[in-house]
Amino acid sequence: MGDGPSFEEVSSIAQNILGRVKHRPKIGIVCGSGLGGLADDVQDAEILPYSEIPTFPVSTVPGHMGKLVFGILEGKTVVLMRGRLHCYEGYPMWKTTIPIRVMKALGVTTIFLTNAAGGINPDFNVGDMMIIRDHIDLPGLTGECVLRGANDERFGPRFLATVDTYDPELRATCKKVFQDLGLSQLMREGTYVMIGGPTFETVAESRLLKAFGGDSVGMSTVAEAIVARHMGMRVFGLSLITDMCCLSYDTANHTTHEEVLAIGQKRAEDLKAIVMRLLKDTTVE
Ligand SMILES: O=P(O)(O)O[C@H]1O[C@H](CO)[C@@H](O)[C@H]1O
Ligand SMILES: Nc1nc2[nH]cnc2c(=O)[nH]1
Repeated sequence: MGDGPSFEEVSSIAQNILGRVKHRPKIGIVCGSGLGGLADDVQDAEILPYSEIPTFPVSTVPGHMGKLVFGILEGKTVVLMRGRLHCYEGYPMWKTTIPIRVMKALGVTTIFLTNAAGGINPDFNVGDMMIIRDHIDLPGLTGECVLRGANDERFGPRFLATVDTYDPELRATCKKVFQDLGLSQLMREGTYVMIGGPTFETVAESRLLKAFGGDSVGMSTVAEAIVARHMGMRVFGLSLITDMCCLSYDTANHTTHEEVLAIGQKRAEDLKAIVMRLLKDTTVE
């Protein structure tokens, strides 16, 4: 096989995990930069650091602890990735999504992807939350799609339709959650653009992404969503807007990761409330 991982490797990681935890989650949650606080509310938690799972890739970015957290949230059995993997850490794209393939092998059928993202849409404000309606896979469009390489049909099909990557029913449920919690003023919906990073965008790049139809931008999520859909999982995505992209040379501010983490911390409680209520209102088979 060319670009991996092999079905056997994924199965073997899942078997290792299943032998060590009692929980059998149907829902997986990926915590974005600075958004790991969700894991603090997990009841009856079982925690596995990535470094203690044979062949599992490890997180190296501040704000990503690198732990799988199994347990109960809002009455649902879940597994959280407290820390994700990014290409700019040096991983090939396929390797960043090994945990998603492992989640499926563990029995997960629905996945919530959260991220910290820059706002491209000028109507957005820092602290808004954007339900991901669609994405632009910039690496994929330029030949680095996460599904590049030999395809193993046991994972999914060679050619994958990606319209409706983000489950319409889960999006509708989440919109209602914002309303019910009185947080409608923070709710946005739009298109997330994945860039490779680790550089934040230049002014010219931000203008390009806007012209492409992007509403938010970050360095993750899209490959995870594609791989999850490749295996037939239901996907929901939510971006916390941590800063606004510079569309003018006159107002150029310098985004920092510290700023991203600080907004994550500031908005942690609202984000947690939304995800928890969404969990409560989501039915899984
Ligand atoms: O997408 P998450 O993991 O939330 O992290 C976002 O925040 C980091 C930049 O501050 C980048 O890794 C970007 O992708
Ligand atoms: N501008 C910008 N802000 C972010 N916040 C989190 N990720 C990003 C990104 O890729 N770009």
